[in-house]
Amino acid sequence: MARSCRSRCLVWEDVTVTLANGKKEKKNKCLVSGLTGLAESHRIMAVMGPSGSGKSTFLDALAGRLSPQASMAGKVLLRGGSPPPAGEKSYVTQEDVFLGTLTVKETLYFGARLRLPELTTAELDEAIDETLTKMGLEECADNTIGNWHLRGISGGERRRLSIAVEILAQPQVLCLDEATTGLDSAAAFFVVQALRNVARRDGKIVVCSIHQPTDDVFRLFDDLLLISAGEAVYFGDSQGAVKVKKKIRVKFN
Ligand SMILES: Nc1ncnc2c1ncn2[C@@H]1O[C@H](COP(=O)(O)OP(=O)(O)OP(=O)(O)O)[C@@H](O)[C@H]1O
Repeated sequence: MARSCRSRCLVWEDVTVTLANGKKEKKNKCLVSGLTGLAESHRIMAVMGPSGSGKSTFLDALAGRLSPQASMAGKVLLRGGSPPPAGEKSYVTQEDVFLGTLTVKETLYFGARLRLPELTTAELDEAIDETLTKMGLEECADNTIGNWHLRGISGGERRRLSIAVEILAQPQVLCLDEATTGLDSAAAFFVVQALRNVARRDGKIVVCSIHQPTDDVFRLFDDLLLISAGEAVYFGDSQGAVKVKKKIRVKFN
């Protein structure tokens, strides 16, 4: 790998994740194998690959949230800059889990009260207003989130709220699994644009798995890690992947 770390970055070295064999199988199953790379602050990285290729497993390994059956070899390190604050890594899952009867602002308020108990009410209000603006949620701040029988905010707004809850705690690294799944192209663009702003303006490291991005959405990413059957088949500048002349062979599981 020819890249070096110019600013703070998240480095993964030879990361391999295996699943302990069940009673029927003889061998351990390898979910991702020998992944090495880095994600820099101020940049946003896309993790792409076919379904079952190991994207979620890789993000779980980065965020330190692998299931107990999985074991990891290799290292994940945060390098450069001053010592990171507590809770340096945050993870946004595929599913948005909210209390449907709360408003957007109330959700952020309760999240902040739990994660940032040291803040005064004035500081909390300021942090919440700032986060609402960053994620473009000001317009729906007082709207109810909604659930199966109560119409609420849109799918794109729900996704941005999931991200807002995480960035409130000011993590250095933000990992997102399928940040835009289920959204139309305009909503997906808005979500990734908001993430790119978080990376650019706040100097965060953003790593995000994504399925079938449109051209416009793909262009928002600085870097790309393409995984096939648990192995990296491309790692580098996202636009460099578009220029690769030689055909990249992707193995389907
Ligand atoms: N705890 C587990 N037990 C059994 N198999 C698992 C477990 N976790 C992951 N796998 C398997 O590992 C492989 C990679 O899964 P992973 O969820 O990382 O893929 P993915 O690329 O994120 O897929 P998708 O895009 O469909 O979400 C899959 O074959 C999956 O079934």
